[in-house]
Amino acid sequence: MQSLTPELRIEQVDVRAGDTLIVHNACLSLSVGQRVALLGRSGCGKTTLLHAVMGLIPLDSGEVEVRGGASKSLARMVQLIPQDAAGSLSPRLQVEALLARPLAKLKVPGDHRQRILQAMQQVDLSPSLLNRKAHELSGGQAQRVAIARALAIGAQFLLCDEPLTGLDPALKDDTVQMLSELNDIGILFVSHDLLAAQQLCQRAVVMESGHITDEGDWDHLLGPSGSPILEELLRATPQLHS
Ligand SMILES: Nc1ncnc2c1ncn2[C@@H]1O[C@H](COP(=O)(O)OP(=O)(O)OP(=O)(O)O)[C@@H](O)[C@H]1O
Repeated sequence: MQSLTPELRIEQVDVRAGDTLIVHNACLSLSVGQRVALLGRSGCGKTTLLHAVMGLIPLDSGEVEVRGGASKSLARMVQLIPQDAAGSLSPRLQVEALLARPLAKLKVPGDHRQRILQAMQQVDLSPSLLNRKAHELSGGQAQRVAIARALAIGAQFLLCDEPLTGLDPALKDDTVQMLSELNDIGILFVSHDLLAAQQLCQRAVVMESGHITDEGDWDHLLGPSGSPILEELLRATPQLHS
């Protein structure tokens, strides 16, 4: 039997806030092993789309599905790394409890301790941090714990919402490197940092006022027929990270 590469499919998605259409007819697909940047000006609807994919906001129309995934549960297969990753961790809980609780809640099979240790290794965090409380972590460490939590659950797709915000140039590079080493994961990477997006992602999708207006590889997007929005982002991106 032919094995399918798992694919996250966002099909003709509309999202409303009250009477306002925030995202209109968004179509996007992401396979395990692919890394795709979602780019656009502030307020164009990137976070809203991610939240809708996660089911945090209802879809007005359209569909989100994973085809060929290891689990039937979208909640396990697709995980959001929010803009404020540190704020998403209960400050008084130890890292081990933060990672263990969702495994129990979602009834993830297998040895949970083993899953947690493996996830910590994948994000380059020492197991000694497992005894640390969340409020005792640096911003960069907290973000890696949030990613480790998603990996321990068995996520096959990570929706990373501006994961480089607030990191110094060296940590930005480390984070891009760490994300690029996560094999067998599909990453949708929202960032205003075009250089990091180019380093990490094979292709990008451009959003404008709630619409996806362009997509393709970097040669296309930064070429003469590419989106002018990328030129703006390029001008705003520091040329050197370190
Ligand atoms: N619950 C809501 N009610 C009304 N308007 C909303 C709501 N949520 C988001 N919006 C509006 O929808 C638009 C898209 O917001 P969103 O946060 O998705 O943009 P973004 O592209 O992620 O921006 P940024 O890059 O600054 O994070 C904005 O104009 C925002 O004010």
